[in-house]
Amino acid sequence: MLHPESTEISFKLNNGVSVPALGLGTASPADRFVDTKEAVKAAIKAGYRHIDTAWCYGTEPYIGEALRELFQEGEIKRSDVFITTKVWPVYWDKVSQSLDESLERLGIDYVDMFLHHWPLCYAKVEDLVSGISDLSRNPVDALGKPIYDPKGDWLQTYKDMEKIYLDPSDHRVRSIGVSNYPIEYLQIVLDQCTVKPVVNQVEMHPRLPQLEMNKFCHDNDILLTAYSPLGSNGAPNLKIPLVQELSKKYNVSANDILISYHIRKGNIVIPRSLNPQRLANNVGFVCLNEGDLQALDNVGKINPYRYIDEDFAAIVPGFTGRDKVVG
Ligand SMILES: NC(=O)C1=CN([C@@H]2O[C@H](COP(=O)(O)OP(=O)(O)OC[C@H]3O[C@@H](n4cnc5c(N)ncnc54)[C@H](OP(=O)(O)O)[C@@H]3O)[C@@H](O)[C@H]2O)C=CC1
Ligand SMILES: O=C1O[C@H](CO)[C@@H](O)[C@@H]1O
Repeated sequence: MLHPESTEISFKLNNGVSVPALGLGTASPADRFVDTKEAVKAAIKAGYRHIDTAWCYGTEPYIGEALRELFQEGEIKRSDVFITTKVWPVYWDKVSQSLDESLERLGIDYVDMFLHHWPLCYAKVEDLVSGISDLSRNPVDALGKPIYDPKGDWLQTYKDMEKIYLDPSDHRVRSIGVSNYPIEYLQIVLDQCTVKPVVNQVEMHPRLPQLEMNKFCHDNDILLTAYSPLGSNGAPNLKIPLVQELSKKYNVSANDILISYHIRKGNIVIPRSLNPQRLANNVGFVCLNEGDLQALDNVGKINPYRYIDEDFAAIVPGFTGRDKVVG
């Protein structure tokens, strides 16, 4: 049976906006920022129509350059591409400024999706050398412990995003959502806010299948976006024995299995690659059967592993600190 490519599949967000199921991740290593521009151009030429970025990645200016050239070349127009950016916890009380800075760097006047990156509040600590907007991205004290803002209120950030979204004279965002929110925080948002997040962007892959989160979100008409689907740097999930086995069974690449796993469940997925050849080949969709989806879930049901578990995140329920295995 013929199937569409992953780039041809899209979902509807709970506010009616359409989102391409496959997006390009752009949390590039600092020494490869420049390559992000060419990766975005290659991805668009390979059919991607969704780019995921963030204020904190440092890649927005390079994505902006790529978009400008793509628009000038007539390859795409602004409305052809779905762009997500995020507000980082350093800017927990400066949401509008963060959005303006992102738009300026991206060279566009609206984003399709604006996410609250983490439900926590960092202090603002000057860093003129490697900071973003002269602020330390991950402020730490002399002992290396994260410095949170004692006045911080993570829910306020979401409420400020809501204000922007709900203001009829403000056209800077087409939808708002969250990232790294545990179920109990999503419930707080549902109970105390007006606008339901369109997505929760979380780490998700066979080693961290997020089954409870998946059910909660789908029951509440919130889509999940799977980040680090390949296991982040070096793509370790490609080596999972079951993924290898299924790639032989379906005669597709291991990458196609890991990406289709999410799309097949109705979730968005945002793998990163700076390699133009891989970008062009990373778009095969395979309609995994129910038994194989469950077998993939079982990999992490028994022994889950979280790759992105940085020290600062330990304050959020469900996270434990860098490189720890979750129970
Ligand atoms: N909301 C949040 O808190 C977070 C969001 N994210 C988002 O999710 C995106 C994806 O997650 P990320 O952690 O970057 O990692 P991924 O799981 O997407 O893995 C990226 C790695 O896989 C490699 N790779 C890609 N395709 C292949 C392939 N076909 N064969 C072999 N290796 C491959 C890449 O190398 P190469 O470039 O050489 O191809 C890179 O080393 C991020 O870029 C970011 O946009 C990520 C983390 C947290
Ligand atoms: O989006 C993100 O990317 C980094 C890790 O790549 C992480 O700190 C943040 O959530």
